[in-house]
Amino acid sequence: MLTNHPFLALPAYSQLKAHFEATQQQHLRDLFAENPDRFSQFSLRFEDILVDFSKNRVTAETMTLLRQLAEQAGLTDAIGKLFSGDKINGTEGRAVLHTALRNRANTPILVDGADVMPEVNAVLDHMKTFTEQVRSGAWKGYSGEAITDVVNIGIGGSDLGPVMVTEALKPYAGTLKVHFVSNVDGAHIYETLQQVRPESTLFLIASKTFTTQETMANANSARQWFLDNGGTEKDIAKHFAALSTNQKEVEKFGIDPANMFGFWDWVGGRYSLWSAIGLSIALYIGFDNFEELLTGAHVMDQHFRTAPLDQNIPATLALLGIWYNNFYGAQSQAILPYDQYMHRFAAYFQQGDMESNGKSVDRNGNPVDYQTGPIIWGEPGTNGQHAFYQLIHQGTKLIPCDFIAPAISHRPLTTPLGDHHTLLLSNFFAQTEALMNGKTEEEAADELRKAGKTAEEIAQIAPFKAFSGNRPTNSILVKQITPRSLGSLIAMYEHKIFTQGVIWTIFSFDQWGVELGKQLANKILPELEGDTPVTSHDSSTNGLINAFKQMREN
Ligand SMILES: O=P(O)(O)OC[C@H]1O[C@](O)(CO)[C@@H](O)[C@@H]1O
Repeated sequence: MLTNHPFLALPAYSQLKAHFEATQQQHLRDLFAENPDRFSQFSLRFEDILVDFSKNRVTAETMTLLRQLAEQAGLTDAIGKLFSGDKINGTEGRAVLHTALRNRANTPILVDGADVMPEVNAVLDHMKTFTEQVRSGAWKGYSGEAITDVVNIGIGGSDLGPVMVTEALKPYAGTLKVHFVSNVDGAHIYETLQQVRPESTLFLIASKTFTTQETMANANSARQWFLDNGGTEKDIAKHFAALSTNQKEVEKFGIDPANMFGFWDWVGGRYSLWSAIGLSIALYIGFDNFEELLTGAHVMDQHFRTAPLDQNIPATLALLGIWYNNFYGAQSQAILPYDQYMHRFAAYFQQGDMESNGKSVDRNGNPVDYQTGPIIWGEPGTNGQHAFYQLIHQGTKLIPCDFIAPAISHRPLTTPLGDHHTLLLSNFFAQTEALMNGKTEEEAADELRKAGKTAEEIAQIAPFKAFSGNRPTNSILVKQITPRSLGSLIAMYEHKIFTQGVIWTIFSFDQWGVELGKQLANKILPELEGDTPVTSHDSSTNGLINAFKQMREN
């Protein structure tokens, strides 16, 4: 178990509070003017990844105090416990070992005295064989045709990771097409089934528990469609595989245990793309590339585990997040990839971060009296620039942003306006500079004067054209988005989330908050049958259910 500490009582917390009061008016523009070495002092490199955090409202002293906060919160001890299989998921009594899934060093990792690595490696071997059979066409569907389409049916962690990674690594795809069905809204499975043929489709039923309502509903619809369109019960073994921890339910559903790819209760759903849940990824980009993804994550794990705090990228990002969250009162954090293929990256970490650190009870079971996990959101650049950046630049809210971009594009297209990637990157650099510097009213007035405006017009318009600046950003520049660098980036954010959870003394690896809605939906489900009015809820819920029943009937 992790040792607990009262966050607000940590000596570094009080020091940071005083430091914040003393420095909050400092402008980034001045910090850069005062220190010509700011970029080199406030940036870190790891393999092909450069993390520039110099455009943050911090000084060397801020960083020292933040690191002291991490030390006082027992981060080093917590990292040791994470990697060694200690049961740090206290409310479920489980270890948290997504790092074992990508432990390419293959060093033993013990849970309850048993090394988990042989089992991890056995599933990887099974995935490899299966992937190669399907991709080569050796695996035949019931009509003797090879598989052309893979449909992953899962939700939350059993969907978002594979969706995000297969999109991000599309340039590495082979000929297999992958589709993802998550929503219990019948439209999702319906539209997907329109695009595939039963004889050449492989369904992956991805569910850690194999009891999730949405996934089981979609899996049943897929099976029915398969049986209604030419497949028979005995053909199911060729067209359905399960990615799960629950063999009993998998067998009950009718999937051949030989087609089950297992994992373990110590793999959290939102940390499971490295497990059998990643089978759709392996099928799409090939097993060698999947292994590269694991390797990228593994090397970041090693970095997180061994780098001193002042060199440690995930810890640094976590501490900067705490600085804004707990001292500046920032409510959210934007993730802005300047890479179209990474368009689901922010959505992926919405679950990763918000399901992990969206907690308001500390590890002692007491309500917290401080802010914990931020709201994570974002869209790829440059689309976001034409949508919500206005508020980031000139709104009343402080929104720390992570800008992520590859130096080399997989699609280097040229136009008379310039090549696409250079255009994209000019925006990437311009945005963080603009957010940092802003524009003073004098500068705005000067521009208007040069544009020939009268003194009266200038006085009227200049206040609207001024930007306060001083808006913090991290710039994460990656040589190219490859399986390895993507693996490292994902692991980097995972460890950032872990670090913040440790410092806030919360349990980051359970998700009790999603249970209440599930329970209530199950209670309401039978009440939706028939036309008898419902009276068992509050007046709003009763009113809505009864209006729904009426609308449905007429
Ligand atoms: O893989 P399962 O068991 O179907 O669960 C899916 C998702 O449901 C949750 O439990 C709650 O949303 C997630 O944590 C998980 O990723």
